[in-house]
Amino acid sequence: MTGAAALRATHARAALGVTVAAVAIATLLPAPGAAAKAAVLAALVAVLGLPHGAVDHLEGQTLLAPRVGRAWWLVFGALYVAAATVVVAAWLLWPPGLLVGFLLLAAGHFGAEDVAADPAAPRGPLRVLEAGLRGAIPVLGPVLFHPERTGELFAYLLPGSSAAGVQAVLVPLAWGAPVFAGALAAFAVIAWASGRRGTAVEVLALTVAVGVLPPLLAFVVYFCLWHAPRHTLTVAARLSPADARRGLIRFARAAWPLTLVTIAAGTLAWWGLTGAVNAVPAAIATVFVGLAALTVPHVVLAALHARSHIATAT
Ligand SMILES: CC1=C(/C=C/C(C)=C/C=C/C(C)=C/C=O)C(C)(C)CCC1
Ligand SMILES: [Fe+2]
Repeated sequence: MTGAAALRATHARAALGVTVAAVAIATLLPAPGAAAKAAVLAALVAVLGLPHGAVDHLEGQTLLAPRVGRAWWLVFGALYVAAATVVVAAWLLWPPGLLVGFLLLAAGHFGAEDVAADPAAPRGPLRVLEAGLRGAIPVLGPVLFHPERTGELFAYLLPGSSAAGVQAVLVPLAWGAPVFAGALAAFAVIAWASGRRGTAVEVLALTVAVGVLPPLLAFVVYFCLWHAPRHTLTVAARLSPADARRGLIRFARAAWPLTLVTIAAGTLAWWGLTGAVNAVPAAIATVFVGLAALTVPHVVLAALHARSHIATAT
């Protein structure tokens, strides 16, 4: 039998090792081309990132089955697809609003899950502050540390905008980079001093990764190495509280069908888009607009789960 805490510790060590290796490789080798970065993004998000959301139906079953009975999956599927469709439609109608909303929601989701996986995290307002700061690393970090490259990527998600136009908005924000880096360094020092050494090292490593790596690769590092495996371990522990390894097997069995469906849908969307734009912008738009569409129902379910957890714990 394998305990959930032991698996979490193994994950943190492995993720840290790969993050440090990615930073070292990036400083030694020449930067990869745009097509290589987009291919790495699409492949790793599909294989390592998507499965953690492809088990949302388990949450849906817990919430809906007591209310609507055996047809829970029909109601769940309809609600999930409707939410995703509304996001894509709203994105087409008002792209800047949706992009900003997505970035804020993502930072909140990332931070909340990182803090939830950290038994030594504080409670109360300090917890919210810590979640905001940690969640901002993968989202605000690229904007502040690489405004030009991030502006180019955001432009792919804002139909009708130009890279120069978006960069003109982001580049003036770069004064915030040293402030943000300073806040993260201060957090790491406080975390270290209060005995949370793992958290301190993780925050420093992720800050350096976001500072050094191109935005797409930094996102892959955070999302595929830290966020998705962490969520996976949480779900695995829920599926088999006594034996986390068995929980992982159950997780894999539950995740593969919807992962494959989502990959197929994404490939179709990318193929459709390549008629209108080049393959690289089409891949980036497919990955991020697709993630945004799935993130809304995914985050709502994670929040509902956290709420029911608090309600049963108190
Ligand atoms: C678009 C874009 C970014 C933001 C991506 C986000 C915010 C993804 C969120 C995914 C989520 C929330 C998945 C759920 O589990 C970056 C990396 C800042 C820079 C490159 C372009
Ligand atoms: Fe997630």
